[in-house]
Amino acid sequence: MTVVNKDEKTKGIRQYHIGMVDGDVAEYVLLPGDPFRTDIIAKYLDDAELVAHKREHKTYTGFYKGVRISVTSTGMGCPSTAIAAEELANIGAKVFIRLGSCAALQDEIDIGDLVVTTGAMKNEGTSKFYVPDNFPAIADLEVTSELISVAKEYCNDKTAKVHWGITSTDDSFYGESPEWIQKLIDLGLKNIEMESSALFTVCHRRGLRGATICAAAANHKRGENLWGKRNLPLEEGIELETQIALETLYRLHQAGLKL
Ligand SMILES: O=P(O)(O)O[C@H]1O[C@H](CO)[C@@H](O)[C@H]1O
Ligand SMILES: O=c1cc[nH]c(=O)[nH]1
Repeated sequence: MTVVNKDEKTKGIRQYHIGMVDGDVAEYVLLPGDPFRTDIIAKYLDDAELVAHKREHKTYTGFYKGVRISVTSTGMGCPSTAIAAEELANIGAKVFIRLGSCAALQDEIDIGDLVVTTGAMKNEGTSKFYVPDNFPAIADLEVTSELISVAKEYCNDKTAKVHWGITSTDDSFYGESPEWIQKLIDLGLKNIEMESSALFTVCHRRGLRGATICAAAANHKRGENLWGKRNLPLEEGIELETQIALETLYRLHQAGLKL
């Protein structure tokens, strides 16, 4: 028996997990983790249509300043993120920006600040199925540079600041020991989240572009979090990163980004 070529297997069919077909999504896709966040993001799109909602993957497609853009939730963690990126790519998506929340690891990052990931430490198991352990997980340079530049502009008159650097993509939210967190802090990492390294790895293997911007929900270095309470700075950070990501895609599109 021969191993099935997944590209051929998935061509022209409704994608198994995201529930969509060719034409349902744009070439540019925003990727929040939380399906409920797609509703917030869709409010920034013109003529946003709910295209599908299967499992944790909820998708709207609409327009920002005339550019067709989709938003699909990945769910939490690398396995479902890799599945979403693969299936979205199968039906024509080419550029992804993850819009996440994260825990900050350095003193200068306040709750509600934004962190753009330049590369991710692969503290997860999904990317092992794609690349060797010592293979880097790097964000797309052009999309990331534009993301930082738009974020600086948009944060100029806001309390929120923008930071950039290396992110730890961890496979556990509750399993991180204080020693583990301290090690990441000492290595100079900016933040922890749970999806970026798998996204960048899938993008690298498939010749796509992937980038990440996250709002800080907590600061582990300072021992600050708002768990159990309404996190208003985080909510504002999510709205701000949405506007930044949309403007980034618009500017890259206008500049003729190669897809
Ligand atoms: O807010 P999202 O995008 O889900 O991102 C972060 O939040 C979840 C953990 O609370 C993980 O998915 C982590 O990466
Ligand atoms: O967002 C995240 C992900 C992992 N660990 C955290 O503390 N926060």
